[in-house]
Amino acid sequence: MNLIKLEGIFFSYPERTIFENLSFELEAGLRLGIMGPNGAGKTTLVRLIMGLNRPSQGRVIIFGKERRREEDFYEVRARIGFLFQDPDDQLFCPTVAEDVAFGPLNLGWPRQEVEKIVRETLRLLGLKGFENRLIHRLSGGEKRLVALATILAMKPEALILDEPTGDLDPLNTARLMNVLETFGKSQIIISHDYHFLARLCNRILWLEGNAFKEIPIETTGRNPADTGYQPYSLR
Ligand SMILES: Nc1ncnc2c1ncn2[C@@H]1O[C@H](COP(=O)(O)OP(=O)(O)OP(=O)(O)O)[C@@H](O)[C@H]1O
Repeated sequence: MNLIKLEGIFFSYPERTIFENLSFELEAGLRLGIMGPNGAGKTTLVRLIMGLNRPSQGRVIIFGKERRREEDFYEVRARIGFLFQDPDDQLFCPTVAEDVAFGPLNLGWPRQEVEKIVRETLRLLGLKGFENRLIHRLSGGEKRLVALATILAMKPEALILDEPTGDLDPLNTARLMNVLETFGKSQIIISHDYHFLARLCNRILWLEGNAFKEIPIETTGRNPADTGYQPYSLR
């Protein structure tokens, strides 16, 4: 079953056409990696899925229903956790605990239960004791982990992560890998880190020039993306 399906998408920013007749699918339960050169449209693609950009033509079908209007995306945003490329777009409360609790409280969950979820989610991400830390004083990597905590705390059915390893040190990258493996549900992960994706994903796609190509997943340590992407060479 397809959790997400984009059919014949056309999308342009005022200065630039990004997609012309692009199609994309995510099967339920799959961890899908997306790579590609800067500016290829990876973030634009996931913003189309979340209803943050709208195509000029084509169909966006999520959880089996076509989504067109703003209201159609409320359900999508409630069920799919979306990690923005820039954590500052995600965090808006003064403290870590307030930010992580915001989503669950907004869903109407009891305060006591939410406090427990906040504690557990922070612990899972190696942020034990961060509850009262001020967001604006956090390092880049800490902010990214807190942004991820705000999403996981809402127990989403699927995850879309836009460059989740940016700013993370090797220990936190490994911890993130563990968390995403344990999460076990459908995920789209945009990253420039081939090895991170190869260890985590069932499939990796390369987006370039308005088209997807499948990248082989190598566990030998070789990075097929090193063979150049002009266009990306496949065996
Ligand atoms: N709001 C916007 N208005 C105009 N142009 C935009 C806007 N957002 C993105 N773009 C342009 O659209 C193109 C695709 O951007 P996008 O962020 O989707 O690429 P990406 O593949 O995610 O890149 P990166 O790997 O650098 O994050 C880029 O050339 C970018 O400059």
